[in-house]
Amino acid sequence: MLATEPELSIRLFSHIDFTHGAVAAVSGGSDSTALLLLLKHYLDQTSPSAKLLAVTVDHGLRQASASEAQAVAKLCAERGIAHRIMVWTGGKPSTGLPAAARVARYRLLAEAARAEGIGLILTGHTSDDQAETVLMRSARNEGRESAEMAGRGLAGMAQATLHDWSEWIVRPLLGTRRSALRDFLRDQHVGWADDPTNIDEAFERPRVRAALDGEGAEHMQDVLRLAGQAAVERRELGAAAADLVRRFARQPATGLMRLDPALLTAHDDRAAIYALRILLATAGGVAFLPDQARSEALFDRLRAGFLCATLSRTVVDFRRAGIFLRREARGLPPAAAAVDHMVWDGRRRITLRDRSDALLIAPLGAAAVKRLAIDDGQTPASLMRAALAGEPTSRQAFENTGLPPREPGPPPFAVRPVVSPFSRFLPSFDLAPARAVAELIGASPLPASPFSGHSAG
Ligand SMILES: Nc1ncnc2c1ncn2[C@@H]1O[C@H](COP(=O)(O)OP(=O)(O)OP(=O)(O)O)[C@@H](O)[C@H]1O
Repeated sequence: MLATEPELSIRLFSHIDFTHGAVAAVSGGSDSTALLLLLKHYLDQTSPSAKLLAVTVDHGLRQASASEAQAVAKLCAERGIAHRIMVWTGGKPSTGLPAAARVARYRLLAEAARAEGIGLILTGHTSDDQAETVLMRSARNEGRESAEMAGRGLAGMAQATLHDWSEWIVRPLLGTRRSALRDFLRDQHVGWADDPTNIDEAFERPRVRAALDGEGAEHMQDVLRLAGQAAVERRELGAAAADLVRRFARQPATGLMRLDPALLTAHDDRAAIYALRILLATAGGVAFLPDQARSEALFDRLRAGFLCATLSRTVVDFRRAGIFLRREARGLPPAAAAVDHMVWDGRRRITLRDRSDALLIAPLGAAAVKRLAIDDGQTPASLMRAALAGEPTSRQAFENTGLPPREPGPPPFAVRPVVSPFSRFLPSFDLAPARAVAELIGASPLPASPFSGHSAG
């Protein structure tokens, strides 16, 4: 190990809780290979009984991918590290391949972690990756509203991101330069694979990487400093939005949110609009927050008085009794076979209780709720019914087939709301609003922070 290595690995890993082990995501590139060796050294020194599993995803997209995965397997065997190769099988999309590969990669990493009872995945993203990400996002955002940009996109990658509301992805090398990791590997006489797409300037990231290299270290420091400021702003905005959600939002009935009109004059318009965007995406089951400009326009119209409008698949109904949000009736999923752990309509996690049944999941529908006697004395019953009509219910796939109907008993599945904009990836910047909305709608609580004695922010 390098002379400076003990201090380095303590600096990199001592704030992370390894009680339940870790998966190291190792592509075989320099950064993740260095991550693996540094982590192994750290765990050997501090917690030798902690479980460590290296996982390589073979996307099957390049000729060399299988042999690169084998090279990682060999290194792991030499170092006494458990290793698993996960192969991305099945159809690959013809457009949006990098994004699909990324989603598949995290799904497979999570699957490998879960199989070992591990809830922590470490990746080798470096400060170079961070600067590239921030520059790519800022190029994409050029000309868009600046406060939004400074508040969110420019924050770059978070130190930790919760995947599927379940596993933490932690990036311990975000503050470390790629060149330092390569120096470390050279010193150790350990080689790595160079992915040819990393230098293929037909792609955006390699172009940005080449441009950054040309600008020198100072420019990179400036970019990282801006990202750090944006991350602080994003966390502050999220904390303020969370506070507003707790003060002004309620859930009077399943699928129906009520906002106190006092939210419109809460003296923090930025946070109120941010809270509104998160709630709209959640009510509508949409993974992305609605557009900033359209959300601001809606906020202004709400200030002007009563209205009924739709944004982000959500009906916003402002009447005397308050501002109500619910999933619009249009575009609800048609009846389809239930799959355990599926997220239905982007809003509801379905857990099957009885897997032997062939179940169909479908919206309850307006007819089924028509005669329901629901009244809380405050909320208009018509709104409660409209919201309930968009909730999932089950039918047996063999209904009308002459087979005996299911025995009466508990429902064959459990339904749990999810915080749609954060249910796939929750960056640690957004933990406060995610937690507040989870409490509001009755989503599962967040798992414990991956950082020992620190907040995950
Ligand atoms: N095929 C893969 N298998 C396992 N982990 C991967 C794979 N591809 C990427 N990762 C993880 O994601 C991180 C960032 O990915 P990215 O595509 O930026 O890196 P890379 O150039 O493929 O590899 P490296 O960062 O190791 O040089 C990697 O450091 C690694 O932890």
